[in-house]
Amino acid sequence: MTQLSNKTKDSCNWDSIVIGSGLGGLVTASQLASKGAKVLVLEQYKIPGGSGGSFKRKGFTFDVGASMIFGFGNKGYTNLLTRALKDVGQKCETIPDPTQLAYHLPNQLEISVDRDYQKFITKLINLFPHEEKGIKHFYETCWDVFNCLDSMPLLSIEDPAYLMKVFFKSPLSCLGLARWLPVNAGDVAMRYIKDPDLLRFIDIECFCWSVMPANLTPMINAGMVFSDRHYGGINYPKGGVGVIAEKLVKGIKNLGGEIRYKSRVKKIIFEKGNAIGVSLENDEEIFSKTVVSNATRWDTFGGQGIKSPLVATENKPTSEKKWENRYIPSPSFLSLHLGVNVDSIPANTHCHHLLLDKWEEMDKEQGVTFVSIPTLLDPTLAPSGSHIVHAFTPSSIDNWDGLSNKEYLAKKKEDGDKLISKLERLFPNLSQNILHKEIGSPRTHKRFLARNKGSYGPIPSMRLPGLLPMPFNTTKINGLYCVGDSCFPGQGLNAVAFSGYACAHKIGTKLGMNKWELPE
Ligand SMILES: NC(=O)c1ccc[n+]([C@@H]2O[C@H](COP(=O)([O-])OP(=O)(O)OC[C@H]3O[C@@H](n4cnc5c(N)ncnc54)[C@H](O)[C@@H]3O)[C@@H](O)[C@H]2O)c1
Ligand SMILES: CC(C)=CCC/C(C)=C/C=C/C(C)=C/C=C/C(C)=C/C=C/C=C(C)/C=C/C=C(C)/C=C/C=C(\C)CCC=C(C)C
Repeated sequence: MTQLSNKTKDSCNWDSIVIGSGLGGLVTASQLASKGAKVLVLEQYKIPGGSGGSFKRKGFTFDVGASMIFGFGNKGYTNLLTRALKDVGQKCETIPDPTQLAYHLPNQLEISVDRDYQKFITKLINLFPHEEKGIKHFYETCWDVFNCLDSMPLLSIEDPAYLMKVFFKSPLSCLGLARWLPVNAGDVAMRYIKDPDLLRFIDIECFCWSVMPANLTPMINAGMVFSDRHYGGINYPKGGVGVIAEKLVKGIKNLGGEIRYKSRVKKIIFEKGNAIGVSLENDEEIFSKTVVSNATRWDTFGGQGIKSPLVATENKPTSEKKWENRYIPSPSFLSLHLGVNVDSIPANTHCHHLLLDKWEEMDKEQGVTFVSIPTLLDPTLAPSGSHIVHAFTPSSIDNWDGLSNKEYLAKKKEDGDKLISKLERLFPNLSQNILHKEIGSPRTHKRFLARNKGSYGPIPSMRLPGLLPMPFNTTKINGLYCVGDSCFPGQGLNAVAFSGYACAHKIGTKLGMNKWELPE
């Protein structure tokens, strides 16, 4: 363990400081607290959850970003949100969504993804009968990957002792996963499917959560998403997505941990090359045995235009350069939070929708429209007689930076109106039924989520071998760990929850706090 000077040791009250209360940070902190560690979470904003938070306005509870929640099942090992809450004595009441998503695609291609796997596969085969074999092969391969993941306790694959134990427990699953680590979903799709329209459908199936086409989307993640939606299912937490973060905070506090809001970390403090604490914007210094950054890797180490990263340039490990060359920030989002009259949304509507007018617009500025209407599942989120419509579309901050205030407000209005008129394809007369409207631009996301360029997360800058190049939680700096979507296995609440489990496990090993047995 790091040899700290006496002065530092005296003021070192914490086993771990976690910078940021996104789901990645909170799962790390709650897992550490459950191991008996003393944890402090420092959050720059006034509520927990980051992209997975909720905010209240005029009687509406709006989700900040995340709205389609995986990992809330009640069986197997991949239900990491259920497990993380349970480990700190908490539980979320959830509402099962009968449909993951309704696609409204070019050439009148309309299909919804049912919770029931056979129902969905039959519908897809009816649309592409000549590809029956290919469809079955592709989605069954996803199940193979998922079954490997779901059959083993998920902790840090950086830890040789864990790998050895899990290998003895589930050797075939480990070998199965090792095989899929360097593979992308597109490679598998192309092996089995020839119809270009069906391959485009597989692309949008991937794009809607990875913001990349299938040939850049890791197969392990595709296996996870395309199977868990039918296995654990998509389940909405009653009271809003932010309830997950609130409950994790409650669990952390019950176990003696602390969270401080409006506490922006300015710098990580170093002594003899080791991370030993943090300094806040008000220059307060807090010391700890370990430091975890839930900020993006660019905000942590610099690069992609970040001028003042948490790690000063002279302490930046050269290995981080590799990451910067391989991954770039995906675009941010233009998001619309609407309160609307209940009559403007038919009662039998699905909760989540994806609209795309032309295939070539899939990865273009404001090309795909995502829609979530959580009040169809949980009416308590809005005053009676109204619904929430949360719509978002990818947008790059480059189109928003450098505008004068007047130009910025005008663009927000113009692009917001365009998005509303796209929604009118599903809900005619929506614009006449709006009771409340908030528009978030990439600048809003950058500011409130403290994410570089307001990015949704890192995407490969080139074709990479699946998940293999994604960094784990340890960094080349002794005492400093990273967690969240710039770590293995990437974006998604369930993915960052895995990253949190793995991070806490690595720190637990360092601090001698891990149990020898694998979790049940
Ligand atoms: N399922 C969905 O529909 C959906 C939609 C949008 C986003 N998401 C997912 O949410 C995930 C995000 O999770 P995450 O945990 O990686 O990150 P996050 O961005 O949600 O959380 C990071 C937190 O750190 C805080 N922070 C950053 N810098 C700080 C600093 N210097 N000092 C103090 N606090 C600081 C931020 O305020 C934020 O609360 C993404 O992977 C994304 O895919 C899911
Ligand atoms: C020993 C040997 C031999 C070897 C080794 C191997 C191994 C063991 C390996 C392992 C591996 C692992 C563990 C892995 C893991 C993984 C994981 C966990 C993953 C996860 C994932 C998840 C995901 C991806 C998710 C995602 C999700 C998302 C992102 C979502 C999103 C959504 C959205 C955005 C929505 C939109 C839409 C609408 C609204 C419409």
